[in-house]
Amino acid sequence: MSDTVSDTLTFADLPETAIDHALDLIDLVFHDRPDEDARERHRETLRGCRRIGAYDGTLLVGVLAAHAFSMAVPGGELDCAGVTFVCVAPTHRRRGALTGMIGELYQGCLEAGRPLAALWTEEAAIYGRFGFGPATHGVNVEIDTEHPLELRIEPDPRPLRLVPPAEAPALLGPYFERTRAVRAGRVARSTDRWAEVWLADDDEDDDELSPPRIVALGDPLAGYAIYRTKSGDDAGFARIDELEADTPAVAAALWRYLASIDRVGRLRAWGRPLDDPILHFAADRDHVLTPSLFPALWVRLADVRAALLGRTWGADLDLVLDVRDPMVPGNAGRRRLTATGGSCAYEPTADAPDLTIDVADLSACYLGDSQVRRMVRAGVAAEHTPGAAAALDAALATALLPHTTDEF
Ligand SMILES: CC(=O)SCCNC(=O)CCNC(=O)[C@H](O)C(C)(C)COP(=O)(O)OP(=O)(O)OC[C@H]1O[C@@H](n2cnc3c(N)ncnc32)[C@H](O)[C@@H]1OP(=O)(O)O
Repeated sequence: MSDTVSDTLTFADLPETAIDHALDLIDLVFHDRPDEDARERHRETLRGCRRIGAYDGTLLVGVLAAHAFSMAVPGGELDCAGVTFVCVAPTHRRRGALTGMIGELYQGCLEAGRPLAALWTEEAAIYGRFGFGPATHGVNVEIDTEHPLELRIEPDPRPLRLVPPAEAPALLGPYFERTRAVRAGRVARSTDRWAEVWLADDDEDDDELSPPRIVALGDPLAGYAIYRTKSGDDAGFARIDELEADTPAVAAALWRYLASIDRVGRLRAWGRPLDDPILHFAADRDHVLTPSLFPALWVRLADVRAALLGRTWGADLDLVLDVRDPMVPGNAGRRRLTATGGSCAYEPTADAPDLTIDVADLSACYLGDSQVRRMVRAGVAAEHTPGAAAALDAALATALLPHTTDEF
């Protein structure tokens, strides 16, 4: 078994023959009773993942799986471990099973040259200690569509058309792929992912929702929305799963269409980017409610140097960073970060640091979402040279905020 030992627990790659065993543990921990179709989907997902098991003797007591994703970072793409299906048997909590599995994961990331790890979690308390920081945010948007949606700009007048889901991956796939160049944090979608996650006939969370509807504008495609509808006793609602547009006018045409669907009284969009133009071009901002804002994708720079070298930089920079990273010692310590002409160097130095920052906070800022200055103002990062945090923020900033709704 493994080299890593915690108390009486050991950690090792989980073989394909143990996937059903892992699924039993996952169902137990998540209080789930999946039907055979769902179980087969989970089996298939786990087959494609790196799988780590925590063992008490020969007993499997913990599972952590990781997709091998390609993630958009500013100006580039990096390999990323998409962490999922994390669970520990109720009999073995708080004995370091998760800590040990994450340690194995990071070791594997370093060995495989995979600079990033990422995950979605509903429990923010869990992952900060492992160096993850919230690197994108989402805002929920709700519009009462009993009243017409007034806009401050003219919607694109070109006709809208409905696209059959079967044709959607070929049409939307290349378009979505292009959005990844300006929206860091998005993972590349395979045809299977389109089919199983975005265009599945049944919605995973709500079986009363309609199949996905796709509305598109422009030829070549200039924007689209994927949505589902549900009728109710009063008014039904439409849920926007994705809306992408080349221009504000195209976005306005799509929002206007969605807000005028008959027999729908409410429009709900989950996890929109904080710089969504609807928040500015709606004539009555009170009509466009934003009931909640939440951390979406959590990112961890598993290899800080490779991650910094793998993105482009918005401004020139020369400062000494002192990174705190108790879990991955190779990331910790002082390096001079020099950015020129969009690329950077990151080399060890004995010079005094300009900034001291935890790897979790650096990870939160890495895609251009959070700001180092805010970390300094919150007292969780230390600025030793005035202006260092602002300089790093300027170099990390991107034209559009990072954004993703690809949960995994
Ligand atoms: C990406 C995803 O899949 S998100 C879904 C995560 N999975 C779940 O929520 C399933 C239910 N929960 C579990 O299976 C387990 O409780 C886990 C996986 C969350 C934690 O596993 P454990 O093996 O107990 O964690 P471990 O012993 O390594 O704890 C590490 C530290 O995290 C802390 N921690 C663990 N779980 C939590 C929690 N839910 N909230 C706050 N802190 C936590 C522990 O207190 C510990 O810190 P300490 O050593 O300072 O006390």
